[in-house]
Amino acid sequence: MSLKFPETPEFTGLYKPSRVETQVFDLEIEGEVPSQIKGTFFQVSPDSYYPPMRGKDIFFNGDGLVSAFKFENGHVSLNRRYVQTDRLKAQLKERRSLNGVYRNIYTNDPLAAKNNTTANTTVLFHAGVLLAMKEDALPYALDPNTLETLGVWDFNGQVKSASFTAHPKIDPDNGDLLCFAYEAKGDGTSDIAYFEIDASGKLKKEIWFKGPYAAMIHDFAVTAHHVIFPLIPLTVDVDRMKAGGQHFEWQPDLSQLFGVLPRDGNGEDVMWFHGPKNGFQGHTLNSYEEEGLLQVDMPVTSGNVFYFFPQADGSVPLPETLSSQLMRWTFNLNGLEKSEASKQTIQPRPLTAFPCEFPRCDERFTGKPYEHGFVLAFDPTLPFDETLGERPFQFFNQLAHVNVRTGKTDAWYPGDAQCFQEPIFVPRSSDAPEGDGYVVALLNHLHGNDTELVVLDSLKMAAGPIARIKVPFRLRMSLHGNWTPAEILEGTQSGR
Ligand SMILES: C=Cc1ccc(O)c(OC)c1
Ligand SMILES: [Fe+2]
Repeated sequence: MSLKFPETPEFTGLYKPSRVETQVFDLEIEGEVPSQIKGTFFQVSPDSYYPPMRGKDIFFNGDGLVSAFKFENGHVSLNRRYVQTDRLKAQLKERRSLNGVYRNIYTNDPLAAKNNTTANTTVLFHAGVLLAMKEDALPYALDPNTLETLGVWDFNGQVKSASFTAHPKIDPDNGDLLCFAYEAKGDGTSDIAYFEIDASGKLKKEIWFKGPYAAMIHDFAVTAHHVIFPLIPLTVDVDRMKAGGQHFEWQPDLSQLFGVLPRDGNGEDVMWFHGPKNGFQGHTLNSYEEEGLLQVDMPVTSGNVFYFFPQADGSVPLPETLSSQLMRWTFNLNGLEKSEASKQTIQPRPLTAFPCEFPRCDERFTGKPYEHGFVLAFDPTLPFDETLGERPFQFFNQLAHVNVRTGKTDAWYPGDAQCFQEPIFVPRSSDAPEGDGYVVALLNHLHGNDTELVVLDSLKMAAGPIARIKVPFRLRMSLHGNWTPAEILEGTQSGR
């Protein structure tokens, strides 16, 4: 029996599984890491342990492999471990992949675990545990110091949804976890649940309501008094899944939809707003409300970004036909009757002119008026080493600071055979002005078998890194991660 990954774009180059669990105390560093940076950058990559059962698979179906980069007195150490999900444990026992089509349990091997999640989309420390999350199930909890998997996390029995977002936000005023679930009563259900869980782990708020249909709600947005749920036109059909098909299908004739829920309201108070059809709402940069206007900033693309979830006729747009920009959606609640909300089509307004994704704000300003954003950007006019062939999915050749108020952008381009993974922002100090600090991101070298974690001064992006932390092997492309300051982690016991 061979154990060989396919030679497809999903498993080669930037997407070649790493499968490396390791500890490296004191990584090599070129330049200097400021000693003010104290804490841990946790991130997770979908990283298939075994070659796919069906001979092919999509990136989003990989097993969650967590990295923890611990910054201490100018030193950086790495710890890396797989989330020991039920799904991975069943595979390790059989020494092969047991899971079929992404989020389609009907295509799994009978020996596959009941819990289908890979916990592969983000990791975030909250209330004593590191949560490893994927939007198809409850999180797994990990010990933040060792990355040991503690088990499925239902918040001590308080959260009863079948699923849980991979994009919770932390309320900067009180440390509450603001979070939600879609397909919240299981595959194909249109149920949505919103939760607020306080800094000690106690559930404070729970609001359930139904969407008009089951569709992907990947990220969401929060303001002082509202939460906004973007329904991406990727719908779910359990009959299609039973026939071996995809969980999601692109619907070019559905509007981009937004459910707006008052945080002190209930399920009946949700208002639905429509945006243009055949558009793809990306990740939230930030959002806030002022004088009855909700402002929600995110990259928006003119069609289906996910080539692996085609529309009913099997078609997907060519990447070069899609245009994408950082946009602002404005929802005007002044004098608005609930029934009036869906009568107009909201047009988003561009904030910058270039394609970008993986936006991050200074999270001390989550849900508040703000102006600084940090994004991965793609400039197709910059040199690209054509010997590498096609640019991989999610190829971004710039790391940029954008001011959403002025539109001013300051970017660094690392070279013609390099691309970034999602950045994080670390404030220079707890009382530094908004956006003043460091931007930290993984930089893949498409030729080499190494990766760098680069540290830039957020106010001097074009000057390039002040430090390059060397990871002596290749990290697969990832989705998300988060920064946890040392003082928050210190003295942490596991939450169980
Ligand atoms: C947009 C990213 C996204 C959406 C759904 C997923 O299951 C996922 O897995 C890594 C990623
Ligand atoms: Fe995401």
